[in-house]
Amino acid sequence: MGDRSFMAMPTPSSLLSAYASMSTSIMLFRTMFNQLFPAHLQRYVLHNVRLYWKPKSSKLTLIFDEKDGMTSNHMFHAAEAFLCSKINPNSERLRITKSDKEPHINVKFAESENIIDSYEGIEVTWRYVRQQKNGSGNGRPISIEPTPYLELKFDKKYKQIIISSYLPWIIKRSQELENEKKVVKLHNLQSYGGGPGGYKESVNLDHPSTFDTLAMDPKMKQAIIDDLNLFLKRKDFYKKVGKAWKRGYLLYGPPGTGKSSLIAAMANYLKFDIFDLQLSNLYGDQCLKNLMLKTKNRSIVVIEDIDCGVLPDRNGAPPPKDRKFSLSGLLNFIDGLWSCYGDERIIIFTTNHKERLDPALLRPGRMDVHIHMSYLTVDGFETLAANYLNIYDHHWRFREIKELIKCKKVTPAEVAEELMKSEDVEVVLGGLVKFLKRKKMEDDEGKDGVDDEVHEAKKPKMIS
Ligand SMILES: Nc1ncnc2c1ncn2[C@@H]1O[C@H](COP(=O)(O)OP(=O)(O)OP(=O)(O)O)[C@@H](O)[C@H]1O
Ligand SMILES: [Mg+2]
Repeated sequence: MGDRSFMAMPTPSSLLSAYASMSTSIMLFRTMFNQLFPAHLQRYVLHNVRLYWKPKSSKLTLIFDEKDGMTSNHMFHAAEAFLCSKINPNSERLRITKSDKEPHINVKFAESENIIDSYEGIEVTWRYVRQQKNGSGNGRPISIEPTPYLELKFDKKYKQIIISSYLPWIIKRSQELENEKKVVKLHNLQSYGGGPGGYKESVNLDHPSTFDTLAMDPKMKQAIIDDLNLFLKRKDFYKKVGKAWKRGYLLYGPPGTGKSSLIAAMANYLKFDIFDLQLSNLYGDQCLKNLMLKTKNRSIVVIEDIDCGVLPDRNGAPPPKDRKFSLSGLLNFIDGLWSCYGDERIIIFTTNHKERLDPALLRPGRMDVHIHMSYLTVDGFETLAANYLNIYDHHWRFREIKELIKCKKVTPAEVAEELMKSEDVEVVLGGLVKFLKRKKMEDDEGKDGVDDEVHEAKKPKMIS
């Protein structure tokens, strides 16, 4: 029975007094809490309690800060470059940037715009954020430059695939996009007055030569392109076999067969800058090293006309002028210094006389590929006709021209010059036939047999 009194319903007055004592306790607790903890600590505790009690989201957000400490965050810039190609046509706000050195204007996406992308069927949302942060200096609040960052939001369950596959793919894509925009530069590497070496301002390489415009055997052309592609993708392979990631090409052949044009085509294809190394101005191996240290990764170092008296010849005869520059210095730079300095380098030597070069320079490992640039072929002529005359199929003169090309050695440069002599296709091709016949006659009969008309064709075009 005594238990019953324990179960009795509370009376209104007992409830009131219980409530009063509870509010007193809460007030007491608040006062103590306020006294014990400073305001910022209270905010911190409340913030974390709220975070903890927040309903769990199925989304994961990755943050890409513009800077990682003092250094710039490569992932931020790669993602930003990549997102430029994904800008929504209906965007209402865009950012515009351009640096002094860039010829183009960059259009980038701005705050409050979202970009939806899809990767292997996974939908992701990108957002560009500029957060105004406040700091304090000498006890006073100061406003700090807004720090931009990118946010990438997606379903949590795809975390692995996004981090290990989507992000590396973005880095690769951004490099490709940068490459498309890149302007290839030509740097002149030469020393002045025997000093330690310096190099002149670079210029944009405006050489229009590409693999499409090069007149050469199509199989040879494809072999060169394949070789370059293989070289580019073999970074890990080179590391594995312990070789520096570099490749040497020797281009040899008569003047006017396209050696320099091929170098320009390679640079335009790879989007690598060219460093033109002038051996004739070098005074000593140290000077060579100094110049080499000024070259960059992803570049082509070119040494033209390597046979032209700048190196001692194979019999040890010195070069014409007194230079302290030696073959071993050059070889060192290819094998020694060169191999441990820089990545993704191509070195190209050209010569009109391969037979004059020291065999040490030609052994495998130094010049990995030897390319013989030779006289014009029938296929090469078709390329020139398409480039210079816009003739892509057949012309009634072609049969005769091709026969003449087969039986007489002419360089692409000679034929290219003929093809530029008039805008009238008939006149040009007629002139080319005469030129080829004259060359053939010179061979068959010697110069005495050349008639007046041929002499006329031999003269350069005069404009007065
Ligand atoms: N294979 C080719 N395809 C297309 N054009 C060519 C080719 N070879 C030469 N030409 C034309 O002739 C010009 C001279 O050629 P290029 O300077 O490339 O020859 P080269 O082999 O480097 O000569 P050199 O040995 O004298 O340096 C080029 O600007 C180009 O117009
Ligand atoms: Mg040349």
